[in-house]
Amino acid sequence: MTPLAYLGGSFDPVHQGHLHTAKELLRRFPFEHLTLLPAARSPLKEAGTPFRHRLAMLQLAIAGEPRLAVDDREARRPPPSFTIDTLAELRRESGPERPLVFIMGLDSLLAINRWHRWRELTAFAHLLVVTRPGWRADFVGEIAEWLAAHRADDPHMLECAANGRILLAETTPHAVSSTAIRAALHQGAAPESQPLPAAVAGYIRENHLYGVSPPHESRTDF
Ligand SMILES: Nc1ncnc2c1ncn2[C@@H]1O[C@H](COP(=O)(O)OP(=O)(O)OP(=O)(O)O)[C@@H](O)[C@H]1O
Ligand SMILES: O=C(O)c1ccc[n+]([C@@H]2O[C@H](COP(=O)([O-])O)[C@@H](O)[C@H]2O)c1
Repeated sequence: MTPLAYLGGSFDPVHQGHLHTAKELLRRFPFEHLTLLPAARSPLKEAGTPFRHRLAMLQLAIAGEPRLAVDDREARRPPPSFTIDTLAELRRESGPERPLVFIMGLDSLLAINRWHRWRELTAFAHLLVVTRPGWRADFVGEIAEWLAAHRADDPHMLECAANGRILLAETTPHAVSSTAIRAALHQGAAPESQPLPAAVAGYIRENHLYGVSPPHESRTDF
């Protein structure tokens, strides 16, 4: 059965690292679609930007990408957005047999033992972990043990069962982060100079997000 694939994140803002990685996974894995799942409030990170703006940027980012989708379900539950609750909900909706795949960067896996009910995540979905420049796959302690019990190397394992496997994929590295983009914008960089889809850069400019000031009015009175 074709797996349903989800990439969760704060997306504050969505950037080319997310999008290039998502498209690469669509080429390499047996997914028909890949759904971006914005957190209303990630349990370990305070997104400074209201959900409606982060969602609007995601919708602009996937326009014209028929295999990418956005699911705003986490805004319909009280925060924080625990992934285990989302996966339990998706499992209820998709039935016991459909493979579910939750995608995350290596930085997320290295801190997974801080997540709510983290050991139970594999009871609802597979985890697919992608390369993140600056992070090495050095696991220790309880994460190493948990990974050893669930690790799969063959991508077809994601289709053979509904959940339970953790796959580390060597994906093309993209040294891009929302933090770096926000910092550059606050320091006066143009949104168009950042690794963002053009429509997202335009949205940031129009809505003066991340300290981006409105375009100068053209003066005709002098
Ligand atoms: N450049 C990237 N390459 C691979 N994975 C990424 C990249 N950027 C983000 N991710 C992964 O996508 C998921 C959502 O990321 P998120 O929306 O928090 O973006 P971020 O760039 O990590 O944000 P921030 O810099 O604010 O922490 C996380 O699992 C993260 O590891
Ligand atoms: O469930 C948790 O406890 C949990 C803790 C940290 C992060 N997450 C999820 O991981 C995804 C990436 O989060 P973040 O903070 O890196 O943007 C996003 O979907 C979060 O809801 C989930």
